[in-house]
Amino acid sequence: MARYTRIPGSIALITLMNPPVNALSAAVRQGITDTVGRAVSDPEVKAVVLCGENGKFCGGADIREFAGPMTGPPLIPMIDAIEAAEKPVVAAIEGIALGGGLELALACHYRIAHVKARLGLPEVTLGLLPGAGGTQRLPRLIGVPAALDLIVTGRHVSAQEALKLGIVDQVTDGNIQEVAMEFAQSMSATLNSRC
Ligand SMILES: CCC/C=C/C(=O)SCCNC(=O)CCNC(=O)[C@H](O)C(C)(C)COP(=O)([O-])OP(=O)([O-])OC[C@H]1O[C@@H](n2cnc3c(N)ncnc32)[C@H](O)[C@@H]1OP(=O)([O-])[O-]
Repeated sequence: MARYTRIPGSIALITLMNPPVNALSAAVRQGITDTVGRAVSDPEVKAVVLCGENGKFCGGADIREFAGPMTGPPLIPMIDAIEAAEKPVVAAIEGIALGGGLELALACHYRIAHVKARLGLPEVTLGLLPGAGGTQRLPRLIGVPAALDLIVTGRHVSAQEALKLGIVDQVTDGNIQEVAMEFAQSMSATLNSRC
């Protein structure tokens, strides 16, 4: 599932909750769909921060659900709805953003990573390709050669390498949620002053 918190001011904080790695189970996909919809339709909310509980952004698809039939909202429309949101969505990446978790972050409009975070598209190690926009969004962001390297090797990169490659916009050693909310607040103030 996903928790929705209205932060005083104009920010909605959406927290993925699915221990141990906040994988994108049916309940989490439903939670993200519902909370993003709620944030977008609330006129008081000007920007959204997406994070994961317990120091982990998201470990990707929930491998515990691979054996059963697909239930819950599909991943791709859920991720596309974030990209299409008319309010800025900031990914606060702590711990890991892997597979569908990185694809989720790639659909956000700004990515801040904690200095100890690791990011990657390990689908190839499971015999899969990134199927939720990673093969489009990553090359657009960092170029085809660098994206292909990550997609065909499945290797994880550090936050610093992700910053150098252009996968994330900012790296912090501070409290990731506070840094992301502060950034979202300033982004919404700038946007408001121009509208
Ligand atoms: C259409 C597109 C579809 C998308 C596809 C994808 O996203 S494919 C990409 C899918 N993602 C991946 O391929 C990521 C695969 N995972 C990893 O690379 C590593 O587990 C880690 C780096 C996340 C953590 O390393 P670490 O050495 O710190 O810890 P650890 O390894 O000991 O694991 C701790 C616990 O977490 C559990 N668990 C882990 N991942 C998942 C998951 N996705 N789900 C559920 N559970 C997961 C693991 O079973 C274990 O549980 P236990 O036994 O304690 O009950």
